[in-house]
Amino acid sequence: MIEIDNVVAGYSAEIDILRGMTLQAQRAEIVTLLGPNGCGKSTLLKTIAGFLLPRRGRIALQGEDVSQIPVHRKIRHGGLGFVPQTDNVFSALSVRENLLVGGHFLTAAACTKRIDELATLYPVLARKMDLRAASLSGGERQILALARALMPRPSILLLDEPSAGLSPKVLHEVFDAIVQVRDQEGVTILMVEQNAMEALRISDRAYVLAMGAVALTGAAGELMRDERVRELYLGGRTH
Ligand SMILES: Nc1ncnc2c1ncn2[C@@H]1O[C@H](COP(=O)(O)OP(=O)(O)OP(=O)(O)O)[C@@H](O)[C@H]1O
Repeated sequence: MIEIDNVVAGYSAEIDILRGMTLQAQRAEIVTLLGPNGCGKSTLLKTIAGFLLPRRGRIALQGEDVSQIPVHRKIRHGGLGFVPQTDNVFSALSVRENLLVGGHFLTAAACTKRIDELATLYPVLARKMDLRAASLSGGERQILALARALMPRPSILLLDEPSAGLSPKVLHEVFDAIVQVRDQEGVTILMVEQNAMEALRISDRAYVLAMGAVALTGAAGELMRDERVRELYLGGRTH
């Protein structure tokens, strides 16, 4: 569970990028963040992860206030997984080695067991376990990045544009993999997406951000039908 309450954050002392952000995501829920370029979606993920610490407000994960806890401690002890938009796998390492990096603070036996579980969840990785990540397709790399973040069994996963650069067919494979994480592992997923309509199809709820705060929120199905959302963020009245 993620609770963000009135968070203010920015990269320099003079400028606030997040200007009083309030939102929640429950267990086993996919929540998507939409909004125009520069409205603060990635900054919010970086602030929740702890790359950036909030100036004001509260961030709680699983009911615990972690507002001032930096990223490495949240990943190691706080049940947090984060998949950045770019550079999210090590190309020179094999699929298995990438997964081992994700589980570097687990015991060797726990790593082996978890790799077996993830190979069952994502057969595409099982088939390529000993190939270098450089040889994977864009979608396979995204699924590897997801699996690597899942190695320590996080209860919360932050995904920054998981469909970036993918064709529509591959996008569906990656989104199916995200739905599996929610349904089979009960993970709370907060994701930023440009592919608004496709993201809403797999989401439970969404927030539309504008200028560092929430402009609109609702169930994903409701937002897909909302004329204001369709015209502003979903490319008009298309379906
Ligand atoms: N490392 C940084 N240092 C300074 N300013 C930054 C940094 N990263 C982002 N910003 C600024 O913060 C604002 C919000 O950027 P952010 O990346 O959070 O937006 P976004 O909603 O994710 O946009 P997009 O959809 O284009 O990825 C922008 O004005 C951006 O220029």
